Parts: sequence; C-alpha cells; structure tokens
Amino acid sequence: MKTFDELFTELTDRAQNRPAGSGTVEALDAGVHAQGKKVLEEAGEVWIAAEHESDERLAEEISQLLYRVQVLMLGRGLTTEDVYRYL
Ligand SMILES: N=c1c2ncn([C@@H]3O[C@H](COP(=O)(O)OP(=O)(O)OP(=O)(O)O)[C@@H](O)[C@H]3O)c2ncn1[C@@H]1O[C@H](COP(=O)(O)O)[C@@H](O)[C@H]1O
Repeated sequence: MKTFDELFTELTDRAQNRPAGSGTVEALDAGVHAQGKKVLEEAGEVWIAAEHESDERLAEEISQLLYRVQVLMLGRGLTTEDVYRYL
C-alpha cells in the first residue's frame, strides 16, 4: 500500500535512474501525446467501472488513473507542489 506522494517519489526515481524493465521509463519515453492518451483511456475506464462494476474494480481503475496522471506530470516536468497549489 502506498500514497499518492509515495508513488510520485517512486516514479521520480524511475525517471532519474531509468532501471531496466520499468514500464514507467517506457511510458515517459513514449512522450506527452501518448501519456495524455493513457490518461484519457484510464478516465474512461473509471467512468465505466463507476457505472457498471464493483467497488473493488472501480478502486483499481482509479489507482491506474492516478498512476497515468503522475506519468503525465513527470512527462511535463511538473511536481506535486505545482498541482497542490491549486487544491
Ligand atoms: N501503479 C502503477 C500502475 N498502474 C497502472 N500501471 C500500468 O498500466 C497498465 C494498466 O493500464 P492499461 O489499461 O493502459 O494497460 P493495458 O492496456 O492492460 O496494457 P498496456 O497499455 O501496458 O499494453 C498496467 O498493466 C501497468 O503497466 C502501472 N504501472 C506501474 N505502477 C506502479 O509504478 C511503480 C513503478 O513501476 P515500474 O516503472 O513498472 O517499475 C510501481 O510501484 C508500480 O506498482
């Protein structure tokens, strides 16, 4: 179990150290256009799960959306502070 901030720290480390086999490194190398498409795709899956699937499936889809949003943040060079200032 990890928090949003803990995941962001982990993904930042992946971006900096680029370990072999990291899906995050692959997603970052794919560029902002591909990262944005993944955000949209996961958002759609969250919507469908919210209407038609279990709480557990919905929670899982939301976790994937959060991951995809973080990859996009890293792709654009944003930090959590850049986002939190608007919350
Ligand atoms: N939280 C996530 C996470 N959520 C979603 N995903 C990726 O997103 C996929 C699910 O989303 P999709 O529906 O788009 O995927 P898919 O269509 O089934 O498959 P592809 O798009 O990959 O072909 C998963 O199979 C993962 O590849 C994640 N990949 C990694 N993490 C965490 O990120 C950290 C770093 O991971 P690595 O960079 O892979 O080491 C680790 O703590 C991981 O647990």
